[in-house]
Amino acid sequence: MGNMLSDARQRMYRAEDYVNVSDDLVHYLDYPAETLAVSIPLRCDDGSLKQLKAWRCRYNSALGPTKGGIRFHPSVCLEEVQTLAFLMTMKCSLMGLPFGGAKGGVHVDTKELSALEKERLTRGYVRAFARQLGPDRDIPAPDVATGEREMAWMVSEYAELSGAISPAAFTGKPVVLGGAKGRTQATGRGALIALQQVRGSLDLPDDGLDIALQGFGNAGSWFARAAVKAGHRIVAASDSRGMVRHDDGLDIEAIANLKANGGSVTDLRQDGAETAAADQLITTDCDVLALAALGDVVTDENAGTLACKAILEIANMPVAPSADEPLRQAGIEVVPDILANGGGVVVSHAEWVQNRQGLGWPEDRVHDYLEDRMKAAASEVTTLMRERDIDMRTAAYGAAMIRLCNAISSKGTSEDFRNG
Ligand SMILES: NC(=O)c1ccc[n+]([C@@H]2O[C@H](COP(=O)([O-])OP(=O)(O)OC[C@H]3O[C@@H](n4cnc5c(N)ncnc54)[C@H](O)[C@@H]3O)[C@@H](O)[C@H]2O)c1
Repeated sequence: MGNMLSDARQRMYRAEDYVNVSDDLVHYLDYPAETLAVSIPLRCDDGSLKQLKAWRCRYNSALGPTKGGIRFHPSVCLEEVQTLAFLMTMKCSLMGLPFGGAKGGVHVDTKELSALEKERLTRGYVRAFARQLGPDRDIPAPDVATGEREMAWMVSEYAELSGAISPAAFTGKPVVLGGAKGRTQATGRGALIALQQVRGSLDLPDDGLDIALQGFGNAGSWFARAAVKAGHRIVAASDSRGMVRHDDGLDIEAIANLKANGGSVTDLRQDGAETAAADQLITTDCDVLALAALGDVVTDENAGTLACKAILEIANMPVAPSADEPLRQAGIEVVPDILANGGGVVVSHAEWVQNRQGLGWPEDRVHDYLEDRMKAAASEVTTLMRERDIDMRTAAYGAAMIRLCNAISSKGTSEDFRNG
C-alpha cells in the first residue's frame, strides 16, 4: 500500500488525539473491510477483446450500507479507490447519514470508447460486483466519467441479475427512474451552505467575499451560481484550458453558457476580464480559494505562494496532506472536503429514502434536507474547533470519528470483553 491512503489516514490519527475514542476503535478504521479486484472483459466494436482492471472497496459499514461513486478514468488504481472509500466513510459519518463508505473504479479512458462499448463496460461492472452490491449492502453513485445514463444501465443490469427492480441499489439516476430532484446542484449548493455556516470561524471580511474558483464543471458551476446569488463575487475561474479574472466579479451565466457549448472560461468576452494560464488560479488574490477540479492541487511546495485567506475543498483531497502544516503556519484555514462536498452524498441519501418510500420528493423538500444536514454538520465542526482549539479539518475528522466509534463500540470494546 503506497502513500495516498496512509497520508489520508494521518488526518484521522491527528484527530484521534483530540477526541475521546479508544485505540482499538480506531484500529477498525486502519484498513478497508473489503476490497474486490476483478478484470472486466470488454468486447470492442471492432471485435477485439480488452481486459480492464476494476475495483470496489467497502471501507467500513459500521453506520450502515456502504455508499460511494464509481469512477472510470486512466488514473484509477487500487490505492485511489481505497483512499476515496476511506474519505466516504468519514464524510457519511460527519453528515450524520446511516451509510458507511465505499468507492469503485475502472482503469479506462472513456474517450477511447464508443457509447456501445461504454454500455457493455458499465453492465460488465455490475455483473462483476453483483454479489457486493445492493440497496442494503453497497450503493454506488456516479463519479468521474459516469453519470445518470451509466446509473440507468446499472439499475437495468442489476434487475436482470437479481430478478427484482431495485431503484434504491444505485443513486444519481435520471429523475424519471427515481433520481432526486436537485441532485445535480447539490454538491455546489451544499459547499456554499457549508462556507456560510463556518464563516464565523474563518478570518474573512464581513461583506461579500471575493472567491477564486478552480474548475467550472458540475460542482464548481453550481457553487458559483449559489455564491453570486448570495452576494459574493467570483473574481477568478479556471478550467483545464486556462483562467479568467475580473476584480468586479465574473459573469457566471455567460461562462456557464460557454461551457455548455463546449467552450472554455477563457472564451469569456467581458469588459475588463483578463485571461492567464490555468495554473495561475491558485496564486490569484482572493478571500476564498474554492478548489473544484482535481486532487493534490495545493502541496507543501506551493502552499507558500497562495494569496487567499481560506480554502474551500469542493473536490476530494485538493489539498495534499503534506500542505496541512504549511497552511496552518500561514494561517490559512481549510474547509475540508468531507464537510464542503458532503452535499452530494446527502442528496444521494435523500434519493435512497425516496426510492424506499416509493415516493418522489419535490425539489424544495430535497433542498431543505440538504440545508439541514449541511448546517448540522458544520455546526458540529465549529463547536469542536472552539472546544478543543483545533483546526477545521481536525475537528471534522474528530466529529466523524466520534459518531463512527460510537457505532462500533455499541457492539463492544476491549473494556466489555476483558473478562471473557
Ligand atoms: N459532482 C459531485 O457531486 C461531487 C461530489 C463530491 C465530490 N466531487 C469532486 O469534485 C471534483 C469536481 O467534480 P465535478 O463533478 O464538478 O467534475 P466535472 O468533471 O464536472 O468538472 C471538473 C472541472 O475541472 C476542470 N479542470 C480539470 N483540470 C483542471 C485544471 N488543471 N485546472 C483547472 N480546472 C481543471 C475541468 O475543466 C472541469 O471544468 C472532483 O474531484 C469530484 O470527485 C464532486
